[in-house]
Amino acid sequence: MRAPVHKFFSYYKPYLSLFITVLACSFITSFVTLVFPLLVRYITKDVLEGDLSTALGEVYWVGGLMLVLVAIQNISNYFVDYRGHEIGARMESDMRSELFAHMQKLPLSFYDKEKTGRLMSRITNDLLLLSELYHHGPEDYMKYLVRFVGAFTILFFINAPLTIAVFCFLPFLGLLALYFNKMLNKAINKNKERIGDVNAQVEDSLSGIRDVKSFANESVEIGKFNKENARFLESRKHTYKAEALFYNSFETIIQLITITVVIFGSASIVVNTTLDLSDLITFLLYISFMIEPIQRLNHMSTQLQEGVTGFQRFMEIMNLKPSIENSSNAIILPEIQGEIEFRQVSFCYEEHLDSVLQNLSLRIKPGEYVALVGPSGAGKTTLCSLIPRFYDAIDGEIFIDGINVRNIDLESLRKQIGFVLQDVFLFAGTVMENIRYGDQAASDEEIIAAAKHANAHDFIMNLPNGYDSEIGQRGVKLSGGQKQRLSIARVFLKNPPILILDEATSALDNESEKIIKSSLELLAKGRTTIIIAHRLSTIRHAGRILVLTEDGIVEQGTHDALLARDGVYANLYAKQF
Ligand SMILES: Nc1ncnc2c1ncn2[C@@H]1O[C@H](COP(=O)(O)OP(=O)(O)OP(=O)(O)O)[C@@H](O)[C@H]1O
Repeated sequence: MRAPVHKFFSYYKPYLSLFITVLACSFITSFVTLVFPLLVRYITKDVLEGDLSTALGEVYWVGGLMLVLVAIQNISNYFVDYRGHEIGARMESDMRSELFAHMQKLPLSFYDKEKTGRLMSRITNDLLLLSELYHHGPEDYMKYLVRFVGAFTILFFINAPLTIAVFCFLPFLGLLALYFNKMLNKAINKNKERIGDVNAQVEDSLSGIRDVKSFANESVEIGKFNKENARFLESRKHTYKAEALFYNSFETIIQLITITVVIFGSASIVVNTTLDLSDLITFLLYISFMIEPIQRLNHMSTQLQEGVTGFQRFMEIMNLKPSIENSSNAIILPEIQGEIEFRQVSFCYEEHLDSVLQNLSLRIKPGEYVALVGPSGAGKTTLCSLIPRFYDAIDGEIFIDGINVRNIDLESLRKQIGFVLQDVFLFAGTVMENIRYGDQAASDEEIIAAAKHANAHDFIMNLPNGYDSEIGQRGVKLSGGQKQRLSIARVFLKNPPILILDEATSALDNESEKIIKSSLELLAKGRTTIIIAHRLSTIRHAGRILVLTEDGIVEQGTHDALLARDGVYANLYAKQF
């Protein structure tokens, strides 16, 4: 428990002096507020009931003092409102950056399980609520503590029995708060989960909007969204019900307190004159100072609950250790030859799932062009994902140039490997920015050279703004072939010694395929290349073809040798032609 508490408060550290100033201002504001009813009492009791010949002068004097106090109070309050919020916003921004950076380090297996929309909810909504707690929390506690203690002390001196009678109501309020606390906490947590689900649904639906439209499934998506939206509404209704019950029970007790003061106060004026009228007025004025903190307890406890659950959700992610990390003595790879070796490698995505690869051994020589074929789901993509450590093997070892990939610095390892996939992902931005993704340090000239190698330069020059053309979200403004050529240009720029081509041309028409094939051939030159292919016609020329089935690599050899063998490959080939 200590560690999270320490972590919670650690975000104040960079802003400590500003934070203390804000707290001091909050103290001044509350203190000044407490003084006002005393000044009113002084005028009504001591000045107006005393020597009236000097009264006017004293009233002016007290009036002047009030003006000065008003100025002090509002300047302090301005500082609290402005700089207090700023502290909260800065802390929120620090935490958001930390969370995003941490998420970048989490392995793909984490993203396989999590919904993007839910994660977005954690980065935005949860932290927003947390920032409210960070700045309003201490400010409010300071403000209400000063008012409560101050009001109690002053009232005690005015009339002790009446003050104690009022005080007797407070345990009931405390018990009520405890009772509702758990209920509210649960309801708030549920709200967060449900808004996360709504976000996830929106993310899913909007990112697949083309498919939604092509299947004319708008009404299906609306139905799915409405279902999540209704679930969110239900959980909010539940929260409001709990809050309304909480608030109104409080309100009833508070009204009972006021009635007690009016009745017992008036009675003591009539019966034993221990109280006079100005005392009763002062009492009623201060009662609100004592009641207000209790009234706000509801709001403050909600704020606390929301902030704490926001922090717990933040820590849930922050506590996830990136399972794929650099080892303590990770090696930065020098220039490599590109040899790849799998030794007795086994892998499954999750413990309860079947193994995808079992005891697989394989050696690919530097510069070799190897094709990986086999039935769908055999594990071709999985095998390639293990080389850059997108996932770690459960058993066995993988080597690059004789060095175990687990001992290689991750960034240095991934720099050695270029991927060209069928499903190209481009970022919103310009053509230039997207190609530069391959090498952030590349000059414009190098980017243009890479585009030329990828047969992309001509179509880029025909775009309205050439290399500065915006390509839209995920590159929607480009054709499939154009996107593919940009992704190849990116890899040319990266210039890795190992290349993995996963179904890179299977979604293209003949014309685009021809262009892209020629640039891929150029790209593969001098690099160790693994090409995953379904269409066997595209890999006939491969130096070696590996046939992967659920039993592992069952055949390997050249196209002609495998046909002559009349086994799995020959069978697959016969089916396609
Ligand atoms: N992220 C994942 N989480 C869980 N299981 C997965 C994941 N990715 C793939 N699988 C499963 O692992 C097995 C191998 O998948 P993989 O994508 O490697 O096969 P493949 O041979 O490349 O198939 P295809 O030729 O259809 O692309 C499949 O049964 C698949 O369902």
